[in-house]
Amino acid sequence: MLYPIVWKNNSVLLIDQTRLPNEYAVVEIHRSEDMAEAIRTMIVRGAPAIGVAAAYGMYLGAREIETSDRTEFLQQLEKVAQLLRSTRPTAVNLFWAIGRMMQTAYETLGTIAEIQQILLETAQTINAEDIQTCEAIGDHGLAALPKTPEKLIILTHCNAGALATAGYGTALGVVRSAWREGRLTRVFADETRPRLQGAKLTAWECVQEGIPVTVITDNMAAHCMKQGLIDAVIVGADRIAANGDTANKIGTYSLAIVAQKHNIPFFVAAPVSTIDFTLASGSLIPIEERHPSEIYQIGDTLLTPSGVEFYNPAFDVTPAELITAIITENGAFPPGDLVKSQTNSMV
Ligand SMILES: CSC[C@@H](O)[C@@H](O)C(=O)COP(=O)(O)O
Repeated sequence: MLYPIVWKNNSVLLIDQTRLPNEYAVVEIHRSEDMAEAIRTMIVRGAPAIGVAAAYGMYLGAREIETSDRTEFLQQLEKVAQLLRSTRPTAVNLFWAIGRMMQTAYETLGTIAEIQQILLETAQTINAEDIQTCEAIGDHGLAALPKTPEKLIILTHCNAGALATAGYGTALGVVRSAWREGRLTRVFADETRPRLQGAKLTAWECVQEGIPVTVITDNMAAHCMKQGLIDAVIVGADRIAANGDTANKIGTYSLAIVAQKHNIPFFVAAPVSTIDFTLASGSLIPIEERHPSEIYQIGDTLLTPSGVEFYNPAFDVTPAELITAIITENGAFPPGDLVKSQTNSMV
């Protein structure tokens, strides 16, 4: 199994996702500032993965604090939390993991060294739990898939795979489980402009696992659906509002509209930690805007003339009514009934 985030020899090892698929490189992170930069520059990316990375970032920051005074320690740890929170705004798992680490620090009584040790253990727990969560999502997703045809062709967008989590993946976790159980013919991977997570990362993961994969450009999805090539769409999520509206990689919304037009089920696979029950609807989800160079440049090649303006939102919001079900570690739920996802009551 592929593990993109590993705690080893007192540092965090990250697979550098900016270099795949051409180069498999591992980056060693020792300091919280470097973890914040790795999240910002997308060396590590994908909602659950940046949550786990931020949890380790909190520990790295905690061990840098040199004081024996508890109040001073907590104040400095809050600054580490602020730095990590400032890296990416949309994926709520980042804020969830940092919140859990801060709460652990506040609730742990004892010496600073003891708090630091508990923080390391909490980050390791968040890491291990995420893998188990993804495996459960895979199993519940398998149960939620259409029963016919017997073998499915699944379209996915961006990368919601092992690389985007601590291991196994969410949307691609369902694909993995379907492949294991003989319910999958192949995956269609949208290339996912502008950063190409589908073409680079999802395709790479599928090749590693021996899962047949066809890469298409984003504007081919409607045509493929019309031709009857796609049986189901499964995507991940960065933040799901209480009403089921779902923020995910830019391009997801148009995919959902086209899937509905062709009567193709559209699933979102995500851990419960991606659901933000504090937001009533998707219009309240903050959408990250990234640098225009992601649009006008590929490598050293400039794609557009000078004098052009750009708009580069990294995510869009798919309205709940376009989503067939949201698959979590606790089961698959209609998007209008997410409150049940907090317990094990499966629909
Ligand atoms: C399991 S990952 C779910 C989402 O985080 C994923 O679909 C996505 O949109 C990732 O965006 P990215 O900008 O690559 O971090």
